Amino acid sequence: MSGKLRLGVNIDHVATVRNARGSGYPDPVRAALLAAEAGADGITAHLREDRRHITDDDIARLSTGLTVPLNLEMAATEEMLAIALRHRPHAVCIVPEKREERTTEGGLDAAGQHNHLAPMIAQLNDAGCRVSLFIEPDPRQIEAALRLRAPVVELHTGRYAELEGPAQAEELRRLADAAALAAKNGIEPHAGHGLTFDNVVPVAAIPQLAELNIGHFLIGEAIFDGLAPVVMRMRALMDEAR
Ligand SMILES: CC(=O)[C@@H](O)[C@H](O)COP(=O)(O)O
Ligand SMILES: NCC(=O)COP(=O)(O)O
Repeated sequence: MSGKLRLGVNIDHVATVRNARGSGYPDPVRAALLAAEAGADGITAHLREDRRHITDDDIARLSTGLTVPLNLEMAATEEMLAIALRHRPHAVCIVPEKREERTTEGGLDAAGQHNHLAPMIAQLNDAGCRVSLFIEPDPRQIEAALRLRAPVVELHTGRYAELEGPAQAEELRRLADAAALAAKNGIEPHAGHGLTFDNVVPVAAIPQLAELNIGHFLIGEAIFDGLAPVVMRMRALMDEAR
């Protein structure tokens, strides 16, 4: 029997709706509290350099107002490092970011950015933030995370979510192999991006995974069924997979 698989709810796209009109609603912090009440084990928020959704004020309020841990997603920049060191969230996940992207398109090249990442990770570790690297399910990237002393990796499931049939099954095997390799090396594996009710169960069944971060689909479904029910249903699907 595998250990409990935590659900991190990403509330970025509550802020997308709010920012569409520059109003104060819907409030991402209110969504975070509702998600936590409904069973979320943590909240993830991505402060992008262009602030297209989550803002600095959202991070300030999330840093003090949550009932569950905050996982701050950020690019590996000095600006974001300073913000993370100021708020010292429970966790920081370093993600790749391109201004022109509509959403995250792949994993961080931890192997190719070692010298840039190492001092940032050391400062975040020293500040007590649990550092995660958002990477492809690639042994080379996991070895890089080990060299960088990152205690967590989050495996990018976007390709798995987009594929179908044998190609999706192959990507699932890559994810399972990567999770096993990370765990074997003392790195806690997480996964996320593009997960839905329809595709989450095979990922949740990977025994070494400790956390799934899921957002866009849940916020979309919440428009129809409400946030608490969709969080509870995702929680139930994850539990059934174990
Ligand atoms: C890293 C990742 O997959 C997501 O957590 C990220 O937040 C996606 O970016 P958007 O939320 O802007 O789509
Ligand atoms: N790191 C993945 C995440 O936080 C949520 O990704 P998505 O479910 O919004 O695609």
